[in-house]
Amino acid sequence: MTAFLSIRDVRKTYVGANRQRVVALADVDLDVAEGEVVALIGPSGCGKSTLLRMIAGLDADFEGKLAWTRRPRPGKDIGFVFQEPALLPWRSVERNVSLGLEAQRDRSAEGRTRVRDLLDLVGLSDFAQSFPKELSGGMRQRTAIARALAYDPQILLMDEPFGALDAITRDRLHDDLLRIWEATRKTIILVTHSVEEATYLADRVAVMSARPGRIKAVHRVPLDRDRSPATRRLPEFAEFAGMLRQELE
Ligand SMILES: Nc1ncnc2c1ncn2[C@@H]1O[C@H](COP(=O)(O)OP(=O)(O)OP(=O)(O)O)[C@@H](O)[C@H]1O
Repeated sequence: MTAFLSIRDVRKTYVGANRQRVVALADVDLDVAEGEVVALIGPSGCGKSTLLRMIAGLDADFEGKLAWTRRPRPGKDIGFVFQEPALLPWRSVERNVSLGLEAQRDRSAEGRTRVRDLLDLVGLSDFAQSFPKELSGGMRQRTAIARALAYDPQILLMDEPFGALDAITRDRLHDDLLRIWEATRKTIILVTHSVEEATYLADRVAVMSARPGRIKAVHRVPLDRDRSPATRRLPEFAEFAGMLRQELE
């Protein structure tokens, strides 16, 4: 496996307002291959979001090393999707999606075509002119995913992107994400609390230990890459998700 991103001996210490030191991450090692979907799971507070922010280049204050085959340009080559879609309420869906392009002063015809293709990909073509308040939670999150993909990032970082959605919408968005991955083959790092979500979406699952967060184990998901709702009913699915759950106990 050629590592697209190698995380080596990463350690992060926060110093709180009262000068109390919190070691959030210790000796984190992880390799991510190009085009791979890696899920990060672990108990609350184990440093998953911290690690994602470092990879995104939003936090450079840490020890250790992040090595890329092609170093992403901050704010340009990394797409970030958060739990809350954080759309601009006064902009239409289309203009929320094109936000990243505008920030890069990309007003090209290709840019505009890409926005339209992305709206199509996430099933929102008919809602391009709608405003966020007119959308369901799932549609808002689809808009956020399209926005993160608009400037064609090298990697998509997702921090509990489906955590605030109801179970049925979440399952639907899982299938949307699989379709998006099929179409774009983006490298994706996904933080989740759900062992089922990790099993359904990922090629590999990195399990983190409680604070200070370490990578306790990395498991390859023993399922075909082609996933569909029927995958969830396979005995291997339940077995793998059960094993992850046990590892988190
Ligand atoms: N800005 C900060 N200042 C001080 N401590 C922080 C800061 N951000 C995070 N921490 C601490 O670092 C640890 C890791 O936090 P982080 O949010 O990365 O965990 P997480 O695994 O994403 O948690 P959750 O699953 O609950 O979202 C926690 O103990 C948290 O209190």
